Amino acid sequence: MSRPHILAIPFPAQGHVIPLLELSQCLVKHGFRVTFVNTDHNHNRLINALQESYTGDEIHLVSIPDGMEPWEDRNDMARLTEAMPKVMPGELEKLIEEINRVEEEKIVCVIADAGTIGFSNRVAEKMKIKKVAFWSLAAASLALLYNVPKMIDEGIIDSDGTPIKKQMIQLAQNMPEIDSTNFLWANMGGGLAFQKKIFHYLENITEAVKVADWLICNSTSDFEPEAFTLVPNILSIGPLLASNRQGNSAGYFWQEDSTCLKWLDQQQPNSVIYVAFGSFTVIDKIQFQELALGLELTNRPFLWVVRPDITDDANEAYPEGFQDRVANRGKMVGWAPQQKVLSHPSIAFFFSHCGWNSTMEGASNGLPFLCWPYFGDQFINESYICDIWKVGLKFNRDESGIITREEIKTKVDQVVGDEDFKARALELKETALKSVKDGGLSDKTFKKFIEWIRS
Ligand SMILES: O=c1ccn([C@@H]2O[C@H](COP(=O)(O)OP(=O)(O)O[C@H]3O[C@H](CO)[C@@H](O)[C@H](O)[C@H]3O)[C@@H](O)[C@H]2O)c(=O)[nH]1
Repeated sequence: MSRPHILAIPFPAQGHVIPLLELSQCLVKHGFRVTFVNTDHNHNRLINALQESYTGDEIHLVSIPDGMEPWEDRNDMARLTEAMPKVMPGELEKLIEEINRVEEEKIVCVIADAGTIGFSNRVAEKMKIKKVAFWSLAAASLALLYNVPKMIDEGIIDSDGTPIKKQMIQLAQNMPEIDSTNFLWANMGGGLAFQKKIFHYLENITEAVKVADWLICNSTSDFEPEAFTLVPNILSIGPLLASNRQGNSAGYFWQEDSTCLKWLDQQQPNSVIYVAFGSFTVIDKIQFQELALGLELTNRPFLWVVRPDITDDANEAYPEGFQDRVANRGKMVGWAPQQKVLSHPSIAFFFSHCGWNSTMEGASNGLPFLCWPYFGDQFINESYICDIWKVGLKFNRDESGIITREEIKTKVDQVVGDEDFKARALELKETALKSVKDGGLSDKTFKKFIEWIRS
């Protein structure tokens, strides 16, 4: 029998590829066919890192160019977001035409991450197929973007998104209070010109998600109900986790080191600090060393993801003798199977940068947090964790902007020593499970969504 064929196109970054691939796996499980379009650069990384455990072979992984030269830095968001719309729409159109020419199962719908929705919408409209926007951050982040025109009117930001002054903004009661200098486009570093580019890119995204046929969000309104009321037509579909379909998470750019799972098996229940800062965070050498010494000072077991690019020359950056001193209770890996790690009984809490995927993964596993946000939406997510859900703690920085080893030890002891964090985290886990189980909010949306694609 012919299956409805969907084309899924993520924004080319790790934290966007993983959840959209997860959604794709769910669609395949429900009888759809999915062609998943990475950029050439990410496609190669993903294929190189693929493990035998990958169960998503039903998904056809293909790739198109991103418009950048091979040697250019894909972490340069301003450059990437400038290059993509020049080349990717034409390539996408060609790809769909080619699939429709040779395949019996024609493309009926494009699901595009919000970061690619602008040009994906145009291609889908031209080809008269359904168009869906996939929002991979908290709904609150989109609510903030919807509020931009009002903030310009009220003189909170100028028309390039630059905050006029530092002030706290709260969009609704029970939502995070956000420091204007931490708006998602305003805290990325890179200078004013960079910030303006990102701001206008985000403005375009906000307009584009409004014209998609559906706007689905990898969150649940059970987590952030007020935010969902501020964004018209947005629907919960998350948390999209591999455990919901008893599968493995896929789409990694780095090869996972699964030896950490065996190592976790040897640790006491509820004892290990899991330290991971997602795919993008970069830490300077001084802060990296302070973090290492902080973990040492806690005297507790820890599993720390030290991505090869987290700091300049990560292997050389450890404080002298550190690796020997912590060898009996600390494990460092380049990339962990995070979703499996977080569900392991020996994990006590999650020391996280608060990327939205990590936030939902920790919350869905009933874990308290220590929050070390780096940029973008991570400050909003930190505020959900610490101020709204009250399942974690923030760090204070010293006068030079460093989080000291003593501060790390103090906060680790606090989060472990206060059972209320764990109790509230377990409630949050129930909330997450309620959303995705049969008849829950996100489950219902998903079922309606697949009916609509089939219609
Ligand atoms: O060792 C690791 C580290 C991470 N992960 C996975 O990688 C993803 C990381 O995503 P996220 O926690 O959201 O962090 P980033 O990679 O930083 O994600 C980017 O994309 C997110 C979603 O749009 C944003 O919320 C973040 O701010 C942005 O930096 C998660 O699924 C993790 O499970 C692993 O599997 N192993």
